[in-house]
Amino acid sequence: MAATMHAFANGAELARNLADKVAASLSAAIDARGAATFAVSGGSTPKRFFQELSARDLDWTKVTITLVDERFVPADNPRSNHLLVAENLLQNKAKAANFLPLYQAAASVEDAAKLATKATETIGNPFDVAILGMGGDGHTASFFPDGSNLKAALDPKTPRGIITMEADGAGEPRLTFTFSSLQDAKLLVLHIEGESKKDVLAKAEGAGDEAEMPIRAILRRAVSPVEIYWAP
Ligand SMILES: O=C1O[C@H](COP(=O)(O)O)[C@@H](O)[C@H](O)[C@H]1O
Repeated sequence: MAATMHAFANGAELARNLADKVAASLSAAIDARGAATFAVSGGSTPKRFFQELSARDLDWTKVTITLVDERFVPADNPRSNHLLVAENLLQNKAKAANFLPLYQAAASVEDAAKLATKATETIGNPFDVAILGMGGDGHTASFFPDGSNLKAALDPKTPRGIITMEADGAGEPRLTFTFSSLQDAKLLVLHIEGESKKDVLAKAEGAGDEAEMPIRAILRRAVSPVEIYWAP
């Protein structure tokens, strides 16, 4: 499915426009079904967008938020994506939203993946909104080049749910929704900022293996159109 580029003058303008778009999609889902589901990414990019969205006026009590991916660390760890969401999105009006974490205090990351799959099985069939990020190595979610479970994570036949991932570039073991869970979100956004990420995107849009730049799986095979939000 084709991707559409939405380019903005700066990060603040991007955050406002993306918050408008996401708030409208969540509100439309609430009007249609009485509930909305929303998967967000971590990392450094989404902070300003989260802060902007948290002040938007919608019935947050009807919104369930989860993470596209998470590090296998508890929520008080500075590298936790949950912590980023708690401090920046689950604030203001969005405090009323329901949050489903991926991290589970299990003996192993594999056990945590099973528990997280169970905990999220009623949402995301498909997600109303999924916001993806992209690392400088072309990873998205926790689909890392050379990731231990990359083949399974990107296989469209792997069911919806959470899978584990370990990779040199990942730091801790990871928990990530599979490709099949994310690629059909009703609003599927790739949020990137900076000239270097634009260069990475241009490379990913060229020829080459998905395994080298896993964002290619989304750009090439997602059934939903990919809305790219970019600012310098
Ligand atoms: O590891 C991660 O990185 C990506 C990109 O993060 P950024 O800091 O370059 O914006 C992010 O999308 C993902 O959720 C996160 O776990």
